[in-house]
Amino acid sequence: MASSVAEKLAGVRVANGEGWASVAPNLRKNLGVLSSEEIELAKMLLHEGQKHLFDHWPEPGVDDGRKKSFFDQVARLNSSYPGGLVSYIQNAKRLLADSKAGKNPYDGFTPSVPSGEVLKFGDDDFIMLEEVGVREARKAAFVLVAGGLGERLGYKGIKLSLPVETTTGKCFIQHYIESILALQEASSRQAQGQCKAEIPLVIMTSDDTHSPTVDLLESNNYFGMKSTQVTLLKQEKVACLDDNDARLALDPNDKYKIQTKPHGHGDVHALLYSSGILEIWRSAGIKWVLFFQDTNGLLFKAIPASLGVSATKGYHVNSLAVPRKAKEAIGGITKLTHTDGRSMVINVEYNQLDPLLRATGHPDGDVNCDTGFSPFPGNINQLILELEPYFEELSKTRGAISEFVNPKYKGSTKTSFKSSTRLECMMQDYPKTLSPSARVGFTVMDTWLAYAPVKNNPEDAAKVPKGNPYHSATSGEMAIYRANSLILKKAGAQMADPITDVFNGQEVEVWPRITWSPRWGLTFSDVKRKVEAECSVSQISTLVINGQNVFLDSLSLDGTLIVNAIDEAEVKVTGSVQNKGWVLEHIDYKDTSIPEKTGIRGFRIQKIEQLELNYTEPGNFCFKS
Ligand SMILES: O=c1ccn([C@@H]2O[C@H](COP(=O)(O)OP(=O)(O)O[C@H]3O[C@H](CO)[C@H](O)[C@H](O)[C@H]3O)[C@@H](O)[C@H]2O)c(=O)[nH]1
Repeated sequence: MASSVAEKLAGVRVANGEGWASVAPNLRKNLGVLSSEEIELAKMLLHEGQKHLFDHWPEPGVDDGRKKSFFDQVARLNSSYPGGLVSYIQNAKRLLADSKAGKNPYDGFTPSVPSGEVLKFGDDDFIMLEEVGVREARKAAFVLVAGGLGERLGYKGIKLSLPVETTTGKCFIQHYIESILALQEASSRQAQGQCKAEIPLVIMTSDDTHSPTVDLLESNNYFGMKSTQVTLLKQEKVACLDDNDARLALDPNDKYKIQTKPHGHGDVHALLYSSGILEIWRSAGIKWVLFFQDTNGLLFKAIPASLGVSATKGYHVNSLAVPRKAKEAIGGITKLTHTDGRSMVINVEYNQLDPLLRATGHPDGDVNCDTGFSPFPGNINQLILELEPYFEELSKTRGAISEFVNPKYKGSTKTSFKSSTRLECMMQDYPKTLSPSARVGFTVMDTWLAYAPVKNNPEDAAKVPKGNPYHSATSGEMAIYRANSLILKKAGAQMADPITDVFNGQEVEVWPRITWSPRWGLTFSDVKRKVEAECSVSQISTLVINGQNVFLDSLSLDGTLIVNAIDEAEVKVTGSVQNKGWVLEHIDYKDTSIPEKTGIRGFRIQKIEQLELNYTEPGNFCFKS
């Protein structure tokens, strides 16, 4: 009888050690198709309650190639998560059970205001810290997390390719690279006699962003950086989960594939660790690792002083922050002390901070103090970590970061999900595992100087309540002009007041369109040194300074002036420059004849008239109009 033959064969397989697969008969039939490595992975999956993954598997001989590629994916998922899929599934079970039980991750913790530094742009302390920061920069490495697609912005390309501002049209990655190179050069100048530093840059990409990032860099010669200075690390997505038992979800379009979704920017720590790059940096004498995000065109104005804070305060972790209005939708940096004595300084997301305060003896929750701001500064997710303690910590954790899960339940019984979920992690949660002796602090700077991300599409930005930041391409660009104008003003120039205008439904301040290359004005001292007596700039003006040794002396500008000079040319610009200049023309993002990069700003620049000065030979020059 056929069945008894099958039973006998099964008996032989059990005797040969295949009994482990008896719970998944369709897998068991296919064992002969699989390699020993694939069989080990299959055993692990069954052991972790994943037999459903094989329920639909047909007889051997059918779809064998796809069965193998299923295991290729399992192997990738297994190797890219600290502790492998076993840890992933077990962590998921635990976090899903906590979520179902409504457990508060901050149970037992009392919040208080941590200690940190509050800087005032341009004062003596700020200038001293910038100098220290520039000196330290030669021992720094930068890490840009750029694996996110930016769904909220809705832009189809990678965000790194967007212009920071459209006066020069330089994109974010170009601006970042030029800023790092300017720091590298300034730092090497300070350390005369020692060998010239090369500041490494790591960019974390994902499947969504990797190829366009490589293309952008390669087609622009890495924007002047040596290609060997740049390392791309691609984060993998993680498996989706179908239910509270952490059963892995199959891709609805391909039953031989596990559905995956992004794990979040917290992956950067595990990737840095597993790539071995931290060890290379240690032996190269690197001391600081600076993490930053894809679209903050102001960030590098805050870097020198914040690095100076890390160095002078000996911070192992320094989070950059801006003053935050109570209940504003950015996380607050908070000290949490547990009843068992543990304590940590950490970002608490805004939707959790208010209830946590209310539950711990602050009946009004998150409210402004007499400064007009919440006492808990707003996290802008720029971290400066000291490499040695960071490496020691990661040697223990392998870069695993405290995770969370956010399932959308179907009903109040919380037994099933509306769609599959996954574990997520955030880069700023790194300090959660540190011991209380770790020196964790923060540096607060004015928002106008340090923070202007581009995250929201025009439609959503226009709905932001008045007074709250738009975080759009429009506000991101206007913030650059505002910051540069305010810096020139502080350096002594007379800057015209801004006008207000509305672009794509957002009311913004329009300042003179001032831009400079990072080589010109890396620190406030640089700007002060290069802007001499009695300069003035009218509101309609545009100024582009592209060259290290350009000096403005009693310049009166009412129109557009562009100065391009090689480093060996020392150029003094003086007198009165007047022309029709460049004007902002209103456009609508809904107009499909306009490129998306431009449309999302709500304006484009009409170049009517300008004075352009080009210095391509070494020497001393004076331009007087
Ligand atoms: O899987 C991911 C997800 C995001 N990113 C990158 O991480 C950065 C931040 O992503 P978002 O802009 O989507 O970040 P959020 O607005 O969600 O929030 C983060 O940035 C805010 C400030 O900008 C707050 O500090 C907040 O606490 C922090 O989580 C971006 O450079 C993005 O490219 C990745 O590399 N991989």
